[in-house]
Amino acid sequence: MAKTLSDAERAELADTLPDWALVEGRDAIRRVFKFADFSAAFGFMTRVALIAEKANHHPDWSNSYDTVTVELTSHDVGGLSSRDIRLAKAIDALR
Ligand SMILES: C[C@H](O)[C@H](O)[C@H]1CNC2=NC(N)=NC(=O)C2=N1
Repeated sequence: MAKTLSDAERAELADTLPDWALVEGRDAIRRVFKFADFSAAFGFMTRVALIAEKANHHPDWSNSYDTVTVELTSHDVGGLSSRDIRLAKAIDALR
């Protein structure tokens, strides 16, 4: 099983994932994605879903019309792990 991130790995987050922020009150990272319309937002979600399913690591997310809010954490370890970093990078590569 993966482990939660070390202090050193956490310190690197601002550099490796500059568009993601730590979520208050929860060991997770969040990025808000804005699109032209619902169709573009939902297209993005389908692409993320395919990546997530392949990795067997799934986002906690919501959609409101043209906006997709993605939160990543590793439920099985109760916090951030290297799997969240990997998925965040893969999601960033879609934009
Ligand atoms: C059984 C299956 O491996 C698990 O439930 C997976 C699925 N997707 C998951 N996604 C996330 N974000 N955290 C998990 O712990 C997790 N566990």
